[in-house]
Amino acid sequence: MAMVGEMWSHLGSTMGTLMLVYTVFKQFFPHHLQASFEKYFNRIVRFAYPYVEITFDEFTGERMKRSEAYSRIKSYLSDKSTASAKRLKADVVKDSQSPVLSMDYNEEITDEFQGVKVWWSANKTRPTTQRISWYPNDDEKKYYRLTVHKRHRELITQSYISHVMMEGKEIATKKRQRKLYSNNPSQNWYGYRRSKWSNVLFEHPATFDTLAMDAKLKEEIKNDLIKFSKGKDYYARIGKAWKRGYLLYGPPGTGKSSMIAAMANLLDYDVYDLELTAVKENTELRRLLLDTSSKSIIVIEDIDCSIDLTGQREKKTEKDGNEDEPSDPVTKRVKEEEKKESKVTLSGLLNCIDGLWSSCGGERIIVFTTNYVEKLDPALIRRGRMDKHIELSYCCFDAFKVFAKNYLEIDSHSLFGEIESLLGKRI
Ligand SMILES: Nc1ncnc2c1ncn2[C@@H]1O[C@H](COP(=O)(O)OP(=O)(O)OP(=O)(O)O)[C@@H](O)[C@H]1O
Ligand SMILES: [Mg+2]
Repeated sequence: MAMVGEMWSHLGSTMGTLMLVYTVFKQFFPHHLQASFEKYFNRIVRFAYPYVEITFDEFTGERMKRSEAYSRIKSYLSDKSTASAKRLKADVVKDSQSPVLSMDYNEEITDEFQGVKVWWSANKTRPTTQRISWYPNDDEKKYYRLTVHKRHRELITQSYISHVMMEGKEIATKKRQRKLYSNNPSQNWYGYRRSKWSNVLFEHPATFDTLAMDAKLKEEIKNDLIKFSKGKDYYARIGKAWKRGYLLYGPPGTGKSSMIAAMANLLDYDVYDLELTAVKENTELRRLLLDTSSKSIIVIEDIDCSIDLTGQREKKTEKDGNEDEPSDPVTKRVKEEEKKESKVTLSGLLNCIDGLWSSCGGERIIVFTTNYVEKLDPALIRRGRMDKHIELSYCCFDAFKVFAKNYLEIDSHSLFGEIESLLGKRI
C-alpha cells in the first residue's frame, strides 16, 4: 500500500533496527521481564514514530448519538475513495443511478492539503469476545483514522480538519437522498442489525400545490415552515431549541399524512415515523430521538391511539386485571408481558419534546396527528409545545379548485359559481 511504503521509507533504518531488536528480545529475553521491556520499547517506538494519528469514532457519548464528524468524513472521503481506493463498498441509490461508492474497511487512501500529505483509513475494532457467528459482533466499533507527519500537526488540527468537515457537509447536502425512517423494536438495536431506525427512500409526491385546502391557511403554513427553516439565529438569540411542533387534526382522510409529505418536500427534510407502541419505555424514546438527524420531521401519527398519554388507560387496565386475574400461569405471563409492552409516559414524551434532552440537535419539526383532538391532554398540545394547531377538515371551495386542477386540469368552469355557493367558503 502506498501509505505504508512511504511511511517506512521515511522511518528508514531506525525502525527496522528497533523491530529486529524487538524480535530478538522477544525470543531470548526471560518471559517475566518481557512486560517491562515492552513498556520501554513502546516508549522508544513512540519517540521514533514521527506520525500523529487522529481517530474519529462512528458513535459519540456511549453509543447514544451518531457522530456528525464521522458522517462528514465519510462523505468527504467518498469522492476521493472512488478515484484511488482499491476496495470499495457500493450503496445502491434512487432510480438505479450509479451507486454511491465508499472506501471499504482496512482500506487506506491518501489526501493532500496545502502540499501536505495525509492518510485516511477506515477501520473496525476486533471484537473482544470470540464467538462463532455469521453476524458482526455487538462490540465492534467503526472509525476513521487520520495519519499525518507530526511536523504538520498544527496545520492539520487547525485547518485541515475544518476543511474536511465543511467539504463533507457540502458533499452530503449535494448527494443527499431523503429518507423515510421507522423505528425498530429495541431488541433489534443490538446484534446484527444494530440500528434504531430502518429507512427507505422518501419519494412521496405530495406538495403544497397538490394539497387541497384553504388557500390562505396553506400560504400561512408554508411561510411558517420557511421561516422556521431559516431561523437558526433567531432560535439561538431567544434561547430556545431549534424545534417546532405541529398538531394536525381532523376527520380521517382529510390530508393530514399528505400534509406531512408536502412539508418534507417543501423543506427537503427527512421523515421519522415514530411508532410509539413499539417503544417500551421513556429511555428508549430518548435514545430514538437522539438518533435522529437534523433537518427532519418526527411524526407521531394518531397520537391518541398510539399510547396511553393521560395515564387513565393504565389505571383502567390495572383495575380490569384485578377483577378477573387469570389463574392459568401461561395466560398470566402473557398478560404481564402485554402490560410491559409500552411504559412510555406523557411526562417522558413531553420531556423528549421540549425538556432538556430536546436541545440535543436542532432543526427538527415534530408533528402529531389525530382524529380526535379533544382526547389529547392539554399539557401535550399547549402552544409552545405544539406551536401550530392545524385543522384539516372536509372540502371547502379552495380545496375543490385544487382537486379540479389536479384531476381535471381545469382552472375554471361555468359551474364553479354554483359549487362555491353550495360549499360555502369553508365548511
Ligand atoms: N386535502 C387534501 N388534498 C389532497 N389530497 C387529499 C387531501 N385529503 C385527502 N387527500 C387524498 O386522500 C387520501 C388520504 O389522505 P391522507 O392519508 O393524507 O389523510 P389523513 O388525514 O392522513 O387520514 P387518516 O386520518 O386516516 O390518517 C390521500 O391519498 C390523498 O391523496
Ligand atoms: Mg394519515
